[in-house]
Amino acid sequence: MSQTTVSGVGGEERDDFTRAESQQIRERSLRLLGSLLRPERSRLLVSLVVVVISTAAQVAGPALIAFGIDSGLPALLANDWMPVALAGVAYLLAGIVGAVLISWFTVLTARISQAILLDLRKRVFVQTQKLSLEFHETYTSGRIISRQTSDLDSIRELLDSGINQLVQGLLYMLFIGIALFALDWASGVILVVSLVPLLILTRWFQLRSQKMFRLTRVASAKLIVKFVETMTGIRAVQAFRTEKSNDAEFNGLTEDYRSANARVIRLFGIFDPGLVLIGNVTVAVVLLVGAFRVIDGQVAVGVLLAAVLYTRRFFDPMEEMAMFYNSYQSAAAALEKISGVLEEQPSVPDPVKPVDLWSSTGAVDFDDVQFSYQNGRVVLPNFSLRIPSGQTIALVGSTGAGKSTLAKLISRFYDPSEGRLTLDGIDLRDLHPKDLRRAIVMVTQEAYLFSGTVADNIAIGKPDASIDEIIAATKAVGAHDFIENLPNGYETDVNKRGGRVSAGQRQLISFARAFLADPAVLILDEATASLDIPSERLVQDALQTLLADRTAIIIAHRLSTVAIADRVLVMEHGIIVEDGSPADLIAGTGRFAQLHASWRQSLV
Ligand SMILES: Nc1ncnc2c1ncn2[C@@H]1O[C@H](COP(=O)(O)OP(=O)(O)OP(=O)(O)O)[C@@H](O)[C@H]1O
Repeated sequence: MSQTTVSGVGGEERDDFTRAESQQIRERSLRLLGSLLRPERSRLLVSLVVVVISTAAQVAGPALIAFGIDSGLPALLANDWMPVALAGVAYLLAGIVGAVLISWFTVLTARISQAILLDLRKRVFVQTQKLSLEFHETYTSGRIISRQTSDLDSIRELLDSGINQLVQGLLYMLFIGIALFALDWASGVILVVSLVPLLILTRWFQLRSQKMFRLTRVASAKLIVKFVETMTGIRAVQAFRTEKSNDAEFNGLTEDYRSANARVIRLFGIFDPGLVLIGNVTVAVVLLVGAFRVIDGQVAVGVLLAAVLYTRRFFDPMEEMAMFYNSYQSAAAALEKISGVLEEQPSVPDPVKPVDLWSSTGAVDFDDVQFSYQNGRVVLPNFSLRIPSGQTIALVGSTGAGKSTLAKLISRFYDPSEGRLTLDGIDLRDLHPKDLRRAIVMVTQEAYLFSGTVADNIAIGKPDASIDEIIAATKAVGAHDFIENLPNGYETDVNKRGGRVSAGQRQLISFARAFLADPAVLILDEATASLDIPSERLVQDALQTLLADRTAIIIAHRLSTVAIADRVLVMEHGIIVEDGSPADLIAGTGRFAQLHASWRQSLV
């Protein structure tokens, strides 16, 4: 994700695009639109034919009335009712055909828009789930939620009504123009002249509204982001009593949103009456000029009536078409942003030719690994480490030393900037993702539980596990007893009242999940931090079971956990400064010995 280009989500926060950059974004949106429309080609074609016929049928009305008046009435006076009957039946038929086809058109376009939206919604979900941790660490949840909700809504609005109205409106105006010229060219000329103020007004509206709709979109996006951020961090908000300042900030944002909307409304306050005025003046001119020509015998009365009706109707779709511009603007902006997210490439890509590793021994090697995050600051300058299979490593070191970074590299949430990181001699970048996930599991302090039952949550480690296997896993990590005491035991819904579990219990559930997954390499990142001392004792025993027969890397601030390690690594500034067995390091005079001594003292 680069900030200097507009590729991916890079340009999302900018509004100073060069011509080439705007072009690049537009092309990307159009490519996406093309790929969404392609599967709907045949339905689109049918709906176009349907709307053309239905509009023609609707536009036929006034011409038939003119025929009825000018040819039917004189014939009727001469006792020939045929022409009037013909005009009447044709008018009725045109009305029925128009109505039936328009309803078919509505159903057809609704189906097309639903299919497109479904496709897009799925693509956004699949993509955001696929994108690497690096993307999610910088692209806030507020923004990702906006892509799935308000942006898709803008596109839905455009597809559901905007495009229909535009196509129908344009065809309607075109057919009316043709009919008017065919019936009475002079009225046609008047209509064409009226297009001049109409186009000036519309262009003025477009230019002004473009700016203002953009303001409303920016204001509404800021509102959503602020809301989501506050709610995601509600614990910190309440703990630090930041409600007041949040309220003030939110009020400011809602005020921005209100005033942006008010400006849009004011704009419509000029545009709408302007349209009506131009329409009325044109109708009046057509009527006036036509009346004189009727008196002169140049035009029949029926034709004049039809010309007035046509002119009146010509302006009907204008207001909706102006609204189209609004929906088009926000949908285009939404499509630009969505196409940016869809263009992002995972920074940890799946291998092109994956290497299979059916069963891993769990030997992990760092060969001259260098690593820096996106900001470019080097976290691991030059890191080499050999972890033989089956070894239990305790990783200690001051905060910010790079321990979690190491864990994220082994789990392949990130790839090294330089050097190689291998499992059983295979570069992690070449390993089949399935084999990688089976072989390496990381348990973090967060211990996230998904909605569902306790059993479901544990089974994530092994989706086809039987309940006996699940129970065996919970017994191994000491979680069975508390789960049995939950209202519905293993079937308790963790998100329902009564099913809420404590942080420590959540941790035990995630241990059971990892035990069930049975990986060759297990990483525990601060995983025992939220356990109380008795629980931790329990877990210490469980850990022995959990860690047996596999490689384990434990990141722990609590030195009690270190006792079960075969080897302790002390890390500072991305470098290993001490490496040895716990006993050797404690006996020495180094950093770990000091840490251990002060820890022992704190226990007394
Ligand atoms: N996503 C990130 N983007 C940029 N820098 C990061 C990111 N995550 C961590 N860092 C930086 O990398 C360095 C190492 O962080 P890391 O989380 O690996 O430390 P740690 O040893 O696990 O610390 P702690 O014990 O506090 O968890 C820190 O300087 C931190 O600021």
